[in-house]
Amino acid sequence: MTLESLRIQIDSIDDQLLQLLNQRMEVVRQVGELKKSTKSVIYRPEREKQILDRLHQASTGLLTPAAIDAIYLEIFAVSRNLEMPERVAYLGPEGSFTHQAAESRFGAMSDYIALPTIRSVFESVETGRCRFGVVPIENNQEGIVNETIDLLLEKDLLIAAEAQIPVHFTFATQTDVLSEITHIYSKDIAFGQCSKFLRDYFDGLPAQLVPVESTSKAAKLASQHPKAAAICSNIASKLFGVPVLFDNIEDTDLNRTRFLVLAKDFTNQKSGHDKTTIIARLPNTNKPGVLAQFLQEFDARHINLTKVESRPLREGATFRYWFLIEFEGHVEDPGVQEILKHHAADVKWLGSYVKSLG
Ligand SMILES: O=C(O)C(=O)C[C@]1(C(=O)O)C=C[C@@H](O)C=C1
Repeated sequence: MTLESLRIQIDSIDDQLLQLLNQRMEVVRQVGELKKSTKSVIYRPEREKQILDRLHQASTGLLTPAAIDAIYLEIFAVSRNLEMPERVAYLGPEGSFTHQAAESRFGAMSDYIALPTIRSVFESVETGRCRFGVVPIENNQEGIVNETIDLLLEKDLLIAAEAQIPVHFTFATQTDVLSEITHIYSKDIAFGQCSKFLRDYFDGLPAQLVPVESTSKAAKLASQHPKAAAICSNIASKLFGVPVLFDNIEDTDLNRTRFLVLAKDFTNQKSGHDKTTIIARLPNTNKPGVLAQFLQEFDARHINLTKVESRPLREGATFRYWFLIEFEGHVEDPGVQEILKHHAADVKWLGSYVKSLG
């Protein structure tokens, strides 16, 4: 076998793939027309998951499930854009971890806009300027993002999907001589999360740690100075064209952030692996047992609670709270229906969506 003859085989397979992809797009175009006439939503995460699960099972070759997911993420993104381009806002700047999370859901081919604050992402979806908004909700080392939780109460948006991504930091620089590096830029919190790497590689070297407002800004600065480096996300180093010298330099590989995809009107069909988020403003939470009794209703129906977060109601000089509650299951499940009906006046449903496995 020569390289030339192998490449001839690859070219012929690519021709077939392209033909099949074009055939798929023709069917997708028809789905788009059908959806337009019935005013149905384009993005169906539960259908995408069903397709991926089926392909994981069906695959007998060298492709791993992660490889299949990566390829199909872009196929879905192109398909959705063909049906109807839908703009996705995310908490910027470009190259942020939220950008990475947005791409993990919508692929590289979607129409994105980076916005400066979590509130501006909520507002862009609320006003219809963007169809979806991606914001962080919690990090497993740093805890909850209060601003996101409070805006879920304040605004009338729903959760269409969630994404969980591991927070990996890369060390990006144009030089590969560590002793030549004069400045290392990053967010202060990232220095803390990569302290072991910095100790092991830079103890006794002249490099100065310079905190800046975002890891994307750090990558930008490293792209402008040949003797500077950045601790940033992989996507930021790519975006600013700074070579990655070391990958995964964080102290713990257990660092993960969870993001929400927000939409104005959205319902997912049941996938069998769903999670539901609600807001509960229970009356008399200062009376003993009110919250416990409410949570007991979930236990009685074997519904597994995954999060109970309390936030101040900010009503007068009192200490009263509302709760963000998450549990396994879908709003159409009979047990969930019973609880929602029973507490119709106190509970707001925010969404049932496919549970992210990270
Ligand atoms: O099945 C649909 O509802 C489609 O719109 C098609 C398709 C696909 O490419 O398979 C595209 C977008 C949806 O998010 C899910 C699936």
